[in-house]
Amino acid sequence: MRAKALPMAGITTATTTDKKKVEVFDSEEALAASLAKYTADLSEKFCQERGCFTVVLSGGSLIKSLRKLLEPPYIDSIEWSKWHVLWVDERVVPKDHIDSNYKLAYDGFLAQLPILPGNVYAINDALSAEGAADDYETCLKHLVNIKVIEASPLSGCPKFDLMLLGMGPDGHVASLFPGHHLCNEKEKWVTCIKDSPKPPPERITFTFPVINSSAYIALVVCGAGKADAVQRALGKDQHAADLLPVQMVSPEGELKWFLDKDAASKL
Ligand SMILES: O=C(O)[C@H](O)[C@@H](O)[C@H](O)[C@H](O)COP(=O)(O)O
Repeated sequence: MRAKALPMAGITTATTTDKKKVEVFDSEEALAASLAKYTADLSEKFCQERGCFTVVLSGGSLIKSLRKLLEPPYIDSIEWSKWHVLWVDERVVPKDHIDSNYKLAYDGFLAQLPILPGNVYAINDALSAEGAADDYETCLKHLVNIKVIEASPLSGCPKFDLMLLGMGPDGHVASLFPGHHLCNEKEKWVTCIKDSPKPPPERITFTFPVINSSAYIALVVCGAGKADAVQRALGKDQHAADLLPVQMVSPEGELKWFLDKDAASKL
């Protein structure tokens, strides 16, 4: 698998292998435009192939980077009624709390789209962290049983069509933080953390077996504050020891990095 450089409009650099692609954009604006096209193309592919499209959201700046989907041509062309929306992680707070990833996505994205309310799967905010994680795992099992979510023939885990991940400056993804034992969880699909270094401390999160069963993962990373972690993950000096969580992202399908030039400045 040799990496090759691809010249593309509005993109400073693009490298690709069979399963891993990296694109660096001159601006977050150009990144958002490309992310919208990527998502829309996958939506069309999966709606045609499976009759539905399962999309997993993160919290953080990702939601703003999805804004171009709210504009023509995508707002009118995407088959929104076939979308099923879930969260890779959620903070254990009420759904109308300022820290809620559901609220962030609803206010900034979902409220403006004709996605069926029954196809939006928020965590149960009436439960404890453990209860909410178990309840969300039960929800995933149900969606796999009724074939809304595919099952991975390799891992037996849910195989989401598209997972949209952000990354923290420390290299965390979802609520899986560097050095935390939850990064090595192999049995559970969904688990909880009560000592998250990024506030708020209580969260639920998908585990790596589920994340890495995905058909497509987009890793969306902007800003100079992320440059060190990006360098560790994609730079020349790779060490197998002490992997950052972002380095443990390795889906069955395709992984595509969307970087702005500040995030890529140390590559
Ligand atoms: O709930 C969360 O905190 C997230 O899901 C988290 O994993 C986020 O995606 C990263 O921290 C990046 O966030 P930013 O893009 O805002 O830096």
